[in-house]
Amino acid sequence: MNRIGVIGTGSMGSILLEAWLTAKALSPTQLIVHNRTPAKAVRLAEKYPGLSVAQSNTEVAQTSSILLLCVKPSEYNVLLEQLAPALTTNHLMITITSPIKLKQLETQVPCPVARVVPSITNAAKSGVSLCEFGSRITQQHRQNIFSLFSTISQPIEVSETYLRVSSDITSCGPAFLSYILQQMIEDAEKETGLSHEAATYLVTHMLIGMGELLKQELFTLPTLQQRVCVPGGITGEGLVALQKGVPGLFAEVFHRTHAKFAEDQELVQQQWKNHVKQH
Ligand SMILES: NC(=O)C1=CN([C@@H]2O[C@H](COP(=O)(O)OP(=O)(O)OC[C@H]3O[C@@H](n4cnc5c(N)ncnc54)[C@H](O)[C@@H]3O)[C@@H](O)[C@H]2O)C=CC1
Ligand SMILES: O=C(O)[C@@H]1CCC=N1
Repeated sequence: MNRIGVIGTGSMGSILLEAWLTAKALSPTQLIVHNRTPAKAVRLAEKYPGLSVAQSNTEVAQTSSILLLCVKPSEYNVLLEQLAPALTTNHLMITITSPIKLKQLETQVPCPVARVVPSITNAAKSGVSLCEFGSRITQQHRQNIFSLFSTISQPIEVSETYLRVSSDITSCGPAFLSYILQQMIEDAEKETGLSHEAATYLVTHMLIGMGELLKQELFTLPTLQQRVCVPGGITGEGLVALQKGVPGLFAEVFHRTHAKFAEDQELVQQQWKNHVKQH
């Protein structure tokens, strides 16, 4: 019963699973998966011989001690019902989504629950994962979770209050920044005729180099700006344009993500209430 069961092998479930396998942190035989559309899980098993595909979520719960739930918030209702017959107090349940409150989850299941919000950067065994622990989590569970996620990320504990904004930065951030950089590429093309390929190549390597500077702690974000901005020089002129448009932009981004988060939480609450009424 030492296996890890990954439920939902969509985008994030498969990223996490493949990150552990390619890091050799886990062997395929330590994992069992189930996905609503079986073909996605079968494809993974074909790629990683030894990986088991369960016929149902009940089977996952019967054959693994850690359950990693990688489905969307609106899919929890059905999933928890499928898991119920096989759940025991000995399981450890980890949700990777932010809108499911741990307190709420604890009312639905007998086992300890935790949250680990991953990031697409974990595919490169990089970036952070955000951990939040429920009231039944012991020191041993914490250690197990940290040691599992530290093989593909830097796990950090975050309180419920700051989980959403932290996830906006670490999990949504790669999408936000790639959108901004794509605008840089498109405007370079439009304004100067530089080819899309050339602009993409330059932007990509600028970003990797910048990541290295930060990783090696040669610069911080503010000192990077200072050193690139030669007094009276060209970069400063470019920054003037950014200073007009960018301040406050992320405030709007965060307002929108927080509003959607509240909407998702409300939807889950309604679904769970209706579910109780029907039974
Ligand atoms: N994509 C990302 O970068 C990140 C996603 N997340 C969270 O991960 C969660 C999943 O996101 P994605 O993987 O992008 O979604 P997705 O839609 O690609 O994957 C969800 C998978 O769960 C399966 N599924 C649904 N109900 C099921 C059930 N009852 N039993 C078995 N499988 C079931 C679906 O068939 C699908 O393959 C979301 O809540 C999201 O907030 C968290 C951090 C980053
Ligand atoms: O877009 C989403 O809903 C999720 C949350 C964090 C990353 N992706």
